[in-house]
Amino acid sequence: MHIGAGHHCVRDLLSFFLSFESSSTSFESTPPSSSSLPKDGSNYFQARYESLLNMYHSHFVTSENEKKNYTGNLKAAIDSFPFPLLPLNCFCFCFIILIDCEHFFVQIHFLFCLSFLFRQIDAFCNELLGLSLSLFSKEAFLSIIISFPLLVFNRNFHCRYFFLLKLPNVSQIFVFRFIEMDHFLKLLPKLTPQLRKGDCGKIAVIGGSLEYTGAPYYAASSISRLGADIIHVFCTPDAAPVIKGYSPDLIVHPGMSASSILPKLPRMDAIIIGPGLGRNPSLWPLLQELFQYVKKEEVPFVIDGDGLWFVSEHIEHFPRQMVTTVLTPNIVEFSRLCKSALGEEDVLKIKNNSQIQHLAAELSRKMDVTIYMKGEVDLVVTPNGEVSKCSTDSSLRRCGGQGDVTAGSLGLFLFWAKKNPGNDWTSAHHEAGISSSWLVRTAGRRAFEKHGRSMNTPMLLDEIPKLVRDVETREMKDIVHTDSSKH
Ligand SMILES: NC(=O)C1=CN([C@@H]2O[C@H](COP(=O)(O)OP(=O)(O)OC[C@H]3O[C@@H](n4cnc5c(N)ncnc54)[C@H](O)[C@@H]3O)[C@@H](O)[C@H]2O)[C@@H](O)CC1
Ligand SMILES: Nc1ncnc2c1ncn2[C@@H]1O[C@H](COP(=O)(O)OP(=O)(O)OP(=O)(O)O)[C@@H](O)[C@H]1O
Repeated sequence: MHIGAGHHCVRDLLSFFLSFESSSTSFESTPPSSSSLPKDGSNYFQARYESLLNMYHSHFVTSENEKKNYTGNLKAAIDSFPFPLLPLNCFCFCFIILIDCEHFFVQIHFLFCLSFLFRQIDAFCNELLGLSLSLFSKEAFLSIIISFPLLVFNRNFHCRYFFLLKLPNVSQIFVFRFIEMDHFLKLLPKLTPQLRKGDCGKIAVIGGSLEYTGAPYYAASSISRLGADIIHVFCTPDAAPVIKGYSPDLIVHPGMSASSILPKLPRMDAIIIGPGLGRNPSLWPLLQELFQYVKKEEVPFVIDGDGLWFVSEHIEHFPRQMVTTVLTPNIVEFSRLCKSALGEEDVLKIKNNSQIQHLAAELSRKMDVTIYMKGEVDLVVTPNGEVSKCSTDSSLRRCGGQGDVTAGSLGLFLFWAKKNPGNDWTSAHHEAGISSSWLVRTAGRRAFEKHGRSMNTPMLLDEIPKLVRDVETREMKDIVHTDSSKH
């Protein structure tokens, strides 16, 4: 089959790529220049197709059987693919444009993110097959003009990336993007008959006081709904019966002394301190002992809410090399930390996101700890300067308690992420952070869509089971909008 510059319909193209499936030609990692591009395009397209399929296999398909199924299903789906009769809003194109300046050669890489089609193939619209098509600039820009409004304005699109890149190897970009969309699913542990009680997580939430009983409950409840086995809440004696009354699921320990809490911690897989903790100065010795324990034992550790207030107040005593620890400030808590650690005044007046990101990176470096900064865009910043951003659509309500869900879920995700072989603490922090952000934002958005301004945190929590189920059964339509970069 001859592939001309943009004159073939998508169906023909897909068939064309598939017809090379059994061939053994190896992938050339750099795109050809205009002069080396074969006249009929066959070798180039064949190599591109194979590389993309291989990438797909190595990142999403683990067994040979799955591989066969995937390819078989793909073929069947393509045979019945009704393009161009399919209504345009059933799919979206994602373009990656690669400009090879030397030869003024423009390639357009189409990603067919066909939620409609791909739900049939693998029932998970995050799983994309990238197809490449080389065009010359005239057709390229024509395609952009047609597709850009669809990408930007149609809310049904599940993928809205639009890149203009000058990069030598587009395949790396594909891999990078696909992996990031899949964090949440990757972290969920497989449920097998061999599991014992506790294998999916024994998590401690330290917080809860007379004034604040909701916060530790929200954190603990999110952990429970995500699938941890045992959740312990350590709180003041007057808060204990109230928290217990919210849910028989939680094991509630009254008493906030180090001597009563620390002996119970060796059984815990992750610890979250701060939601609803209160600011009683008598709690500081507990925090100090806890920091030492966490540092020595390398337990996943999240500091949120009033825990961050204590850190700001005693910044000179916050230990270094807390490699397992993530601080989860909102903007007010962040400004307090910046003031005490960096001497920065007036952080609350900063409206520019990149300035906030810059400060978060500085804070992370100075305190030698990971910062998960909550806001319009969530940032995960590690001391080595790596930044992950998550801007998945979220609720428009800023009701109290959403950050407690972030803290709780993050603690559990840290435990799961670190259990994944090959993850060091830095990558575990990024993976867990993105997953937690995605969870809170997506559950919040769903709750907001149902309840509007009456939405509150219990409603967000109620969305979690369905969300987890949707991801697991691969019926999920929401895509994570994330980005990672070196700062
Ligand atoms: N139902 C509950 O029990 C809840 C208890 N919470 C707990 O309450 C304690 C104190 O937290 P606060 O946040 O009130 O204390 P802060 O001292 O951090 O906040 C003080 C003020 O800053 C404002 N503020 C807070 N977050 C903001 C944001 N993201 N953007 C702009 N302004 C913001 C608030 O309106 C508040 O008036 C914490 O332990 C926290 O965990 C909260 O988590 C909310 C829910
Ligand atoms: N302006 C915003 N736009 C979109 N999402 C936001 C915005 N601010 C916060 N969020 C989302 O809400 C989550 C909770 O952030 P928030 O700032 O409310 O935390 P918090 O103040 O610590 O909460 P809490 O009330 O539990 O103490 C964040 O992880 C983020 O994803």
